[in-house]
Amino acid sequence: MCNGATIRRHEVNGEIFIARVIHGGLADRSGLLYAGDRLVEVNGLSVEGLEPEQIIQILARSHGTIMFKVVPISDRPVNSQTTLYVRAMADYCPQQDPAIPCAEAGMSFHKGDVLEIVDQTDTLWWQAKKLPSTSCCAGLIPSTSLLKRKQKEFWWSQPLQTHTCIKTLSTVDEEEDMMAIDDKCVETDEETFESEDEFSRNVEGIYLAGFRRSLRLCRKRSHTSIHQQPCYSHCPRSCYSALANPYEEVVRYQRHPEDTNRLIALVGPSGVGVNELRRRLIEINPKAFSGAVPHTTRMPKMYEESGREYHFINKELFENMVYNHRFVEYGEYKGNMYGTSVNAVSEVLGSGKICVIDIEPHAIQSVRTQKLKAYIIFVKPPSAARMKQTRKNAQLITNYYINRPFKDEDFQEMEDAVRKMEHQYCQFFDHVIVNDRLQDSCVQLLTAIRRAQDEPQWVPASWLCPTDQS
Ligand SMILES: Nc1ncnc2c1ncn2[C@@H]1O[C@H](COP(=O)(O)OP(=O)(O)OP(=O)(O)O)[C@@H](O)[C@H]1O
Repeated sequence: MCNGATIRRHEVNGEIFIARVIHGGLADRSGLLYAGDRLVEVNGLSVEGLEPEQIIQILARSHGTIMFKVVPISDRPVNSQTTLYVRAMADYCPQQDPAIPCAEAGMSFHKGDVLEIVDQTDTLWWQAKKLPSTSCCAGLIPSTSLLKRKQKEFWWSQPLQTHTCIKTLSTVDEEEDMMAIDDKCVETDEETFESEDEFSRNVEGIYLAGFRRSLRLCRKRSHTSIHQQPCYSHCPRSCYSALANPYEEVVRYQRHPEDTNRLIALVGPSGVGVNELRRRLIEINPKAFSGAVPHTTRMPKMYEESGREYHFINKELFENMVYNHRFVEYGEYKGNMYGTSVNAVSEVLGSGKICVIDIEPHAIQSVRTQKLKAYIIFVKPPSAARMKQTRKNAQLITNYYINRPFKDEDFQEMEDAVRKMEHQYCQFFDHVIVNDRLQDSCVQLLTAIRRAQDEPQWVPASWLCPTDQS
């Protein structure tokens, strides 16, 4: 009965009851029907002995005014619930759920949608609105415990497969990459990419930290070395955590002008242009934006200063920092460790600047913390045809060549990587930029960053909880 209420049949005596009144629906607004009322007649017809489906057919055939005769429930529940806001960590479609009491009363949602839960009286079926909402009428959604159960059932019904964490351009097979050698490409070795590292150059006395090739190459390799483990053990807070927590409680957060800025974390497939965007942003206003100085275990070069290009530390200290979860992300390249620490990010934020870093998607959860309050911007490529047009002079950094022109396969691989990233992590993206024309993307990035700092945003409720030590 989806015109604002659902009905159920008492298992023992067969009587028909109002199971729930849909928040904001016709029945709710009339103020005459309540969950628990006993239905006696519809349009003068007794419902005794009828199945709920038969009653629904009577209603479907009715036109104009519908008359209900009900025996009101003796103790009407007082609605003392407070509204709860959550972000969905999973998709839900009522039309594909045979267990929903009334599919038409259900509400579909996708990962990342913010839902206003208006009624949690039923332990299995909650009522919610999707925000921003234009409808006054709520829809049925599974409660946390029910959705968890559904997710687990679905998970177990899938053939066992080791989840391959996102493969990006960076993981092109060595052999394949060698075959595709272009004469103009420069083969990388430690010396070439360190000495020709234009990304770490000094802009008006300000060093662009965190752009060095060694660091970026180590991140590419980290896919194949450190991180290629089954998804459920490797990404416990992404896919597997949706099973544990299908709804994340969120609150509206407006940064106070005196609070530290929120960290801006760019995520995107390798080669899409996150470093180009980041570099341009910092060059536009180095007083406002900065990267974080990474740590490394490699020896400093003559011209390098600890704390400027890198924090140079020994392997033991690095391992200790890993052990104590002090890195946002880290990896190994040519026998040396590289990483971006939480402290390096905090230092930039503490100086009053906006820290802009780029991270691999599996590191998203390490920056979604009370301390860093990261605003995640997903950078995705335009269509392959547009990529071909706009990236004519662009160059890729791969594991083996520092400057290789893009090939058609690169665009295809980028699209595949985007699909996987969106599938696994889209619920964490606060904003998405399609990096088509560079100028436009820079403007979009600046606007998004300004909004992240100055306008109210939905953030995890745990960030504002005083007891959370994260
Ligand atoms: N919108 C754009 N139009 C044209 N060229 C672009 C655009 N964005 C980036 N590029 C170019 O594409 C190439 C790759 O960009 P960039 O190095 O920023 O990629 P990335 O996403 O940081 O990946 P990686 O970390 O693997 O290098 C560079 O030559 C860059 O100048």
